[in-house]
Amino acid sequence: MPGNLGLPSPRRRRAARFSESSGDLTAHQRRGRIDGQLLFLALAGACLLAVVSLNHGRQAQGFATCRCRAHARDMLRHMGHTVQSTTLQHQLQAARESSERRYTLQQTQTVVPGKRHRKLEHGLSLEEQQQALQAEEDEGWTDTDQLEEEGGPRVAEIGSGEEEEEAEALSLAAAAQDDDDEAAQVDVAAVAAAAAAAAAEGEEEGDGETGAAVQEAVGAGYNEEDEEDEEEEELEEEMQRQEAAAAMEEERLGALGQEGGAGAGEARPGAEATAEAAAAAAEEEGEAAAATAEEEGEAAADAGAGASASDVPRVKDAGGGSVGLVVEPKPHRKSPYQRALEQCKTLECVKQAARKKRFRGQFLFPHFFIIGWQAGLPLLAAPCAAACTASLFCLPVASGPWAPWPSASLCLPKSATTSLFHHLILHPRIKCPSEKTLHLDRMLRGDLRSATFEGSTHYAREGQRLAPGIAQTFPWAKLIASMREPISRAISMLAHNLDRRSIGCLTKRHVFHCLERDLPGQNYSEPFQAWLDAFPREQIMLLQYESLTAPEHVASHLRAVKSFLEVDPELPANELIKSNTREERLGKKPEGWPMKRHEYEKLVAMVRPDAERIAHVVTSYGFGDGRQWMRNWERAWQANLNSCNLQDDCVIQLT
Ligand SMILES: Nc1ncnc2c1ncn2[C@@H]1O[C@H](COP(=O)(O)OS(=O)(=O)O)[C@@H](OP(=O)(O)O)[C@H]1O
Repeated sequence: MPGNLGLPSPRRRRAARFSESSGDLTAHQRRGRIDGQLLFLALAGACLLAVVSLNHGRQAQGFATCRCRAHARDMLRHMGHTVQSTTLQHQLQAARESSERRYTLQQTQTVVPGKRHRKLEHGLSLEEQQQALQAEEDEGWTDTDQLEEEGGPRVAEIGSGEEEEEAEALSLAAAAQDDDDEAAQVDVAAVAAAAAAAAAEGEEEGDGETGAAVQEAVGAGYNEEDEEDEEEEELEEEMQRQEAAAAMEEERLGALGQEGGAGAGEARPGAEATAEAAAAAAEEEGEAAAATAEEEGEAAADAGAGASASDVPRVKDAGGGSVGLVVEPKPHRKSPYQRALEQCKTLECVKQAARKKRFRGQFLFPHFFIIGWQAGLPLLAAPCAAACTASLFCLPVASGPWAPWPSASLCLPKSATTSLFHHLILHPRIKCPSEKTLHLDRMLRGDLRSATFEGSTHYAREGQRLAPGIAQTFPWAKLIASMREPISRAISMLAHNLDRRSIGCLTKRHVFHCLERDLPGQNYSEPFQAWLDAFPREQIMLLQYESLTAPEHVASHLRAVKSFLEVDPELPANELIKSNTREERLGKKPEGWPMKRHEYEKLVAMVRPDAERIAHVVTSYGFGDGRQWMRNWERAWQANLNSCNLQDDCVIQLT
């Protein structure tokens, strides 16, 4: 036999060895022991194989969560959470629970009905965010048509919820999806059967209509489309009721405010809340209850601010802060938006899906972008380039139609965006994109109640080319940009290439020459104007790095960012951990960069006009105080010039 050179097989050799060491056993016993050993070895091998293939499978499925996990672990350590649990999942959960507990404790119990437009404004007050938290457990619907009219999504979903990073569950990707669908159907069938039985027994658990409908469904067989239509209709009616209740309440409260003058104005939150309760009660308990609750509402208004939170029943805040009832959750139900999104294979489909109704608290996909200014690589040299569509975007390059999607580098620009990224991914309502990209399939396995985002090194500076297309494709998307004093940013980038990859201009030339070469091609104002032209102003947040990272401002900036993103502004914390720093890379505080005075002055002259333009944009578009913006950068330039000695040798420090 080929391969058998007359040598005993491994099995025989092992058997022979074994028989030598067990001379007094019978042949039968010996064979039994040998078989037992082999069985044990086979089992051990199988286990090993299973472990290896499981790991391999996870990697193959693109669960690039390691980076997120590592970030989260660092953050947790920094935040003082004990890293004891066996998996990061538990640690993350612990961190979230702990920060949510802290937040809940701080919560005032007052329910303040919001105005629809409030959610669109930047810098939502804590109270408004708390209101959204109050509504955390509620389920309801968001009218996306209305959203569009008002300029974009404004759904606030805050507070505790399911864990976002379901790494273990992710390994069951496709199966989970199928299970979901099956579960939904099984559930419907079970409910139908139970209701039919109840109806047959003449019980009055549900209303007659439901019972009849259910019986019909049972008789005719379950039809998912019918069910969806019914759901849509039900939803439509519910939303109309909510709108009507909201309008009535606004009217009534307006009248109360007029009657009560300034005093009643102050009492408005309590009165409104109670009046909301009245609306809810009216729906739930009939007109008699409504009358009572209305009286209570008026009494609260009369009593001024005296109406305490405990007096006020919890009121459900329908999407965008409108007043009224919400549709109660139905287990295993997916919103029309979610169902539509699940069918998507194209960007156009994602856009169309966004027109569908969604549960309150569900975010559109994707919710926001961190757009970067990193210089050095033209866009088409970015990792996603190979798969970029002609018009705009980087479509899937890895496994499956949506993974990764949209694809782009997450090396964010030299303006603390990595730190911001680390901060945001710990938020319970923000979904960590996998290593560099956003996965629609991953989002769909959740319930879309996490804000999804993507960061790119290059988008911002490619504004003229990218902004119109991205706005057309994701008109709802929010954008966050951060700008650092331009000379510092440029040096930071050059140093990154030098330290990390030993490439780039600094490997060959003096820093001044590199900057003299690079800076003219890098400006903030022109590309940023393109983003401003393409997106509604209220969907853009512009930060100044120097202000964002200043210890005295960091907390307020972080809160503003999260308010802008419509998530709880207090979570996960109010500190911005430093990430991706040169100091970390070098293991010591970096020295300054030597430069002649006239060289530095030349660079400042180069960047000043663009800095002034952007400062003007900051003021005129209401991003902040442009003069202060300019002062921050002027101060940095002056400090560097002050470092020059009599020989005009200066040491340039980065902001
Ligand atoms: N909290 C805080 N305070 C002060 N400075 C901070 C902070 N977080 C990040 N940084 C600095 O931001 C630089 C890195 O920016 P990015 O993460 O955007 O860079 S990258 O484009 O993604 O590579 C990098 O700058 P350099 O160290 O000068 O290179 C970081 O030190």
